[in-house]
Amino acid sequence: MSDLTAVARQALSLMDLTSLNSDDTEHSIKAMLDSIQPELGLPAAVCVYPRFVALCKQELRARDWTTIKVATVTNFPHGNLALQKVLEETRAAIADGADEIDLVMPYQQLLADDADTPWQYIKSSKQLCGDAVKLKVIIESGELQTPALIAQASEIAILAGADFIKTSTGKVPVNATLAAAEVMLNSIIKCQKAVGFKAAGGVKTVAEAAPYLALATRLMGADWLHATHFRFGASSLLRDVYQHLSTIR
Ligand SMILES: O=C[C@H](O)COP(=O)(O)O
Repeated sequence: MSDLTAVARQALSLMDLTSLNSDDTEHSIKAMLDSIQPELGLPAAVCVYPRFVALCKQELRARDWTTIKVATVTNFPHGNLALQKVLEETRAAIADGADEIDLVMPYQQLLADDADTPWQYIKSSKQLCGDAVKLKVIIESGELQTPALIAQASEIAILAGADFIKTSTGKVPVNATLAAAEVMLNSIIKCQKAVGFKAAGGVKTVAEAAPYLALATRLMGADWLHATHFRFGASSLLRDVYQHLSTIR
C-alpha cells in the first residue's frame, strides 16, 4: 500500500463531507449522500445547511450509516448575524437532530478589537449544545491573517467552550493553510484542553491532505488523529480519496 493510499484511508475517516452551496436542494444533498461508497469506507460526518439536517438524519438512518454524524452551520458564512438569530438557528438545528454545530465566530468584531462579542456567541452556543452536541468554531483564519489574531481567536474559542476549532468557511479568498493550522494546533496545546481541529476549505486532493496529517502527527502525536479530534471539511476531496482506495481493490 502506498503512503497516499494510507493517507486516503485516514482522510476519509476524518472527513466532514460538505455541501454548503446557496443553491443546494434536497436532490443535490441526496446526490452527495449517493456519492458515498460504503465498500470503500464512510466519512466521519456530513456538513450541510440547517434546512437539510432532518433529511440527512433520515437518509443516513435509511442507509444504516448511523456512524456518520450530521453537522450544520450557524452564523454562516459571514459571521455577522445577531446573537439571537444565531441561537435560534442553533436551537432549531439541534431539534432537527444535528450532532455538530459549525459556528462562524464573529471574526469582524475581533478585527475591530472586540474579543467579548465572539466570546458571548461561543459561550451561549455551547450552552445550547450541552455535552451531546459538538460545537466547532470557525475562526476564518484567512481573514484574521496574522498569527497573533489566529492564536487569539483560537484561544477565545477554546476557553469559551468550543469542542473543535475550524480554520475556514470555504467562502473567503484564503481558506485552510498549513501556517494557520500550526498556529491553531499550538493554541490547543497551550490551552491544555481536549479540543479538536478541523482544516476546512480548499483541501481537494489526498496529496493536499497529507501535510495536514503530518503536521498534526508531529505536534499532537499519531494517537490524536482520530475523528474525535481531527477533521477535514471538504466538498470535493471524496472523489480523489475513493480514486486512491479503489486502485487497491
Ligand atoms: O466547511 C467546509 C468548507 O465549506 C468546504 O470547503 P471546500 O468547498 O473548499 O471544500
